[in-house]
Amino acid sequence: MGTKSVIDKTVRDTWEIDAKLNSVEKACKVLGVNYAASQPRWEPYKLLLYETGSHFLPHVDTEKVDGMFATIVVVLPSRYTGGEACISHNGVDTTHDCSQTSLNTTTVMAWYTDVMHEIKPITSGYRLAISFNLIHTTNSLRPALGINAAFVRKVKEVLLSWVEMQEGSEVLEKIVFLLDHRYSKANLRGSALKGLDDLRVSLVQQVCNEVGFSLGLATVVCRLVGSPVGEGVYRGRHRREFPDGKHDNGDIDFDYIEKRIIAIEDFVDLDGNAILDRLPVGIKTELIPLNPTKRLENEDPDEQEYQGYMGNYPGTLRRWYRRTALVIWPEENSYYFVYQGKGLCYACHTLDKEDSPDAGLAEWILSQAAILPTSCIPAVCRAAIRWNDKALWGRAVNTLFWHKGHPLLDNEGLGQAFDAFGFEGINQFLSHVLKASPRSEDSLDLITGLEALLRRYDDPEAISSWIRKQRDDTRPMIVAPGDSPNTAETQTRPVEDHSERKRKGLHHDGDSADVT
Ligand SMILES: O=C(O)CCC(=O)C(=O)O
Ligand SMILES: [Fe+2]
Repeated sequence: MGTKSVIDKTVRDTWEIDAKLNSVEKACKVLGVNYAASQPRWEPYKLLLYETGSHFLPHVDTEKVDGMFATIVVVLPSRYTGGEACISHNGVDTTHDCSQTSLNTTTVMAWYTDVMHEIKPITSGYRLAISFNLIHTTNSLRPALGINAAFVRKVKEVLLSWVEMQEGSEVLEKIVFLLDHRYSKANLRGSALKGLDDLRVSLVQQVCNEVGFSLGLATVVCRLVGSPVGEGVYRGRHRREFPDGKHDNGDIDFDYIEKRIIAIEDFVDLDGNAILDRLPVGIKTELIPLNPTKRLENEDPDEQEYQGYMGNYPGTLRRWYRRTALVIWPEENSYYFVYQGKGLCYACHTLDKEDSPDAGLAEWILSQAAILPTSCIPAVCRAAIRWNDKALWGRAVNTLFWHKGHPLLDNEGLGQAFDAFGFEGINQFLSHVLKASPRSEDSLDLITGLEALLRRYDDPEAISSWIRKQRDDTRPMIVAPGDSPNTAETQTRPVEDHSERKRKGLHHDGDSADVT
């Protein structure tokens, strides 16, 4: 019989922390300390009680004892707001805010002594924390941040040689690196990563930002299909299914595995924004480890399905293993596999976040605009305004301004362009767009809208004469002089113009070339 503690809350009803402080081992892992080599000892240093308004200004921790290399802070369950821990080193800043769950969770943080850290003011309640010194006790090399720096240097070397290889022919599009933990779809984002995964990804991210690589997360799904052996085979004469995690592995196993199928799903960026539902992957080249099923086969599957005995043969056993992976790729490869197809929405989303010009991305979106004009054209126009690039705005509107007879920019979008570039800056593009309209009644609607928008500008004469000219140019040839332009009806275009437009469909790329 084992021992079991019985908790009688009438006798003792308290929070408690085990004096063994298991978190030390975990903290060492996160810090990248070789626990066996360093055999670190910990000693309590201070109990800190912060009340509303309390804070701790940025500082590094002094080495209070010989061999001390890090601090561990245990934030005890206590209700407070504010009190974020801001940690910075080598130009990398991170903030940990544990206030939301502070009442009933214990948070453990650790940093090397030479890392700058700060506790922001508590805005309400109390924050109770104990700090510990972490001390190296053996003759092996003392743990230091330099070890992470060596990792960062190595990663940088690898990525830079990948860039060099890009110039060759057969190069990898991306690398898919299996992480230690499995994260649910809802937790597929950088901020949800734990332990070593978190450390590795944040170190790799530093290098990626520096050398122009992007990072994402995805779920690697390994499916094994084969014949079973085991007691369950003979007992299960009917189909049996084992929902997620609830199977009995001792009961049944593979006699032989016929197929190992790997798919990559739920590809997201580090903020958790969906990129693609399914990511094609070169199984033989892009995965690390190269053969993940070998590693997973000995572990418990996430799902298992067994058909049961089928007549004379034992039926098919299927197992699924799902693991989270870090996806790394050179930014310029984004066009080929991140943004393609359904990823075009994601490309527009990425463009919306670009404050500094990314001409390559804008050009690529324009080149694909016919696939998704309603997202692409407004996104490029918004970027052009942010980047103060009038020519890009002009090219975007002239690429594909009309979609199913509707202009792709609404009054708000047009108003923003007038504000950014002025009437004189963009009227030439709009004249061209109006000429390219598939139907003159749509042009007339747009002119009426523009007239209202332009009322706020200073040069009413120049504007009204431009408006007049646009109306005249749009006026149907057969309408008698003096007729109100707004009553102009469908018979609006010279016949040859219609046929020309039909041939070109809605693409006006050809037209746009001469307007710059
Ligand atoms: O309260 C904290 O989380 C940090 C305490 C600290 O930085 C220190 O004791 O040196
Ligand atoms: Fe400190």
